[in-house]
Amino acid sequence: MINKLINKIKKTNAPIVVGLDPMLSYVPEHIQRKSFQEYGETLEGAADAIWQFNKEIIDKIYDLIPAVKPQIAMYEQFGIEGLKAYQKTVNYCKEKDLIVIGDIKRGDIGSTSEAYAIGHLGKVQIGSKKISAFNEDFVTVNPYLGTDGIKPFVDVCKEEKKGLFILVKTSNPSSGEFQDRLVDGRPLYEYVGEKVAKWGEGHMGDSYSYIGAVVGATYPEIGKELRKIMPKAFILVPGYGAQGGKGADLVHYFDDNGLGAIVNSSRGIIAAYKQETYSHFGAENFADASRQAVIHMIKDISNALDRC
Ligand SMILES: O=c1ccn([C@@H]2O[C@H](COP(=O)(O)O)[C@@H](O)[C@H]2O)c(=O)[nH]1
Repeated sequence: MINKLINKIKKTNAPIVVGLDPMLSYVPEHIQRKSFQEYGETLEGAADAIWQFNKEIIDKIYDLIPAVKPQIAMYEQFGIEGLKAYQKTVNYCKEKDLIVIGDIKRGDIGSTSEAYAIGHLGKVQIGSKKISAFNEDFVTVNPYLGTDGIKPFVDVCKEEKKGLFILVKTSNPSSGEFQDRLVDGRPLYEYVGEKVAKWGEGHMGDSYSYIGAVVGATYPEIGKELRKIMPKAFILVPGYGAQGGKGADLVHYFDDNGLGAIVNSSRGIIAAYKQETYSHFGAENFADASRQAVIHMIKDISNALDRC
């Protein structure tokens, strides 16, 4: 899957991933109204509204991008109905030949991690059959529990030819509380980066490992260091746009060929119609605003990469 991701990035010339993080407040009135007419102001109604919203955006942007990153929390808030919308979104994106990165941030003791890995990336044994459940291509994983929490994910990825992005340095303001703590004089994120590089050895695609890392766009100096520590780890870079990251900050996350990283924007794309720059599209044409925001993001990142 890492080779497919890289090939799709080359084909689209867009090292970007669109985050499908649909809060109900981003869904235009006309869509909410229709879903509520059919299902009422219920969890089912909300789940239908976010699914219709996602579908319209995907239809407008799938030809421009290699990948999407649905954030499972945005769906889980609507319970089972939300998870059904998550599943529909994953399936629909795969029909459109998009790579799906499930932002699930799981990780637990070994036996529990194994169940997460099977449910999201692998196949669950039911009697004589093996059946895929969520079936994303990559997932995000939290390394806090150490090697035995990660290994089941790596094993399933090897079997299914899928991949991981392991949290190394997150984009949020408090990420330094633990991640930057000095251990024997070096920040903790460096140790995690070294571990990710180690976990990825022996799990290589053609040029990058399918065991990748998450490094936030909001700490570009740290991104530069981590690129050196994990030369073969593909980096998922959240924090662009709504959290302040810009193309110019991100050049050191990439290799000399402009590969090695994929930058995420969620609110900046899916809620673009609410921003002043794109407000002329109006709520009816929200998906056209998203398309325009994708085009701007691709230009911003490729201009930055061309300049270096
Ligand atoms: O360090 C991290 C890890 C994950 N995320 C997730 O990415 C998106 C960002 O959304 P924006 O709207 O583009 O800010 C969201 O799903 C986060 O949970 C992150 O931001 N930082």
